[in-house]
Amino acid sequence: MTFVDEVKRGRFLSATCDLSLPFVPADWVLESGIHCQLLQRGVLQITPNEQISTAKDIVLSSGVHGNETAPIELIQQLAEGILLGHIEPVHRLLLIIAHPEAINHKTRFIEENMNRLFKVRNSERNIDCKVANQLQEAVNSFYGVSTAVQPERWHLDLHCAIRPSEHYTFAISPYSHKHSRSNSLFSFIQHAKIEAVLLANDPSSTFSWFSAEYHGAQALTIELGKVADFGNNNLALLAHFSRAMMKLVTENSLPITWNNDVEVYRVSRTLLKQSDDFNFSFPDDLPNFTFFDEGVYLGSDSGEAFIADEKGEAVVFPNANVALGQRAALMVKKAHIIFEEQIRLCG
Ligand SMILES: O=C(O)CCC(=O)N[C@@H](CCC(=O)O)C(=O)O
Ligand SMILES: [Zn+2]
Repeated sequence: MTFVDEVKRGRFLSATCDLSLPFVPADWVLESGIHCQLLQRGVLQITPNEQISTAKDIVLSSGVHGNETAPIELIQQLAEGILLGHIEPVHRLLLIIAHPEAINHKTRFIEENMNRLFKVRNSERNIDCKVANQLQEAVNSFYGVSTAVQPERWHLDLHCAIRPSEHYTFAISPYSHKHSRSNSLFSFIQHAKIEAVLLANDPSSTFSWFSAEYHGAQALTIELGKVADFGNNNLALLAHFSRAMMKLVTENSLPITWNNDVEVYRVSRTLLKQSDDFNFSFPDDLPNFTFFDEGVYLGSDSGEAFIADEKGEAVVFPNANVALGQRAALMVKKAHIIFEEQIRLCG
């Protein structure tokens, strides 16, 4: 069995992760006229045979962190449905299972957190850097294609959180100099019943930030529940998201709505790990979005104490074990948005 034969049978995930199968680029056309292109190991481009006037170019990525398996299962399900002719997308798609080596090792990354490797092209010092570079190239050429109608660019990068969370699903909207917070993107968050959205206040080096900043994509990192091994995910808890993703790819457009069901947060500050003394005052399994009243001691680094600031703040992604210089936590506050030309933060 060759790589492409496996994929044609719908087995995108198993082909991607079977490193004994040599990867050879391939392309073929389904009965419906949909064009499938295997561009890299784990990178499958889908092109409908006609371009609609509301066309989008949509990147749907999973497996940037190898142990976050629920999103990988969702991308496999979607790819299988398309490859076997059960699902007919009306938009161009780039489906990604990003890091097969990390998936096979059941780890977040091999040597370096790949989701911090999208600011620039990396020196190829390890496998994480090599894969990040290949993904950058894949996304650059996917968005780079010029067509009669210039499609709206989207990127949903799917993850799972390491620890429990007050919000089972939540999205992070990267901070970008481009207009990457459209009403339609935020309407999607609501359609998918994602419980919360967090507006970043600084450029980062994540995959979703890359697409927003360099390609003006409507981009989100989306946290879908908690990390678990393959077979131990309860995908029923992600049914709303999965249905909304299906509609996103198969329908011309989704209605624009915002009724404040989604909790909005803004990042008030980022705690960076400056030294090996970095520590938190709370246990590792503290749920994301735990709120601290003003004045509560949160931890310290090199003698500098972290204290919850005015009116209190909540903590997201606390992790004292990150590399020096990296984000050890986001501190967030509740906020409100209104829909204008794109969404606007108003408090
Ligand atoms: O649960 C955690 O601590 C991390 C989960 C995760 O991988 N989150 C992403 C968020 C990326 C972003 O800020 O857009 C990450 O840390 O890479
Ligand atoms: Zn992740």
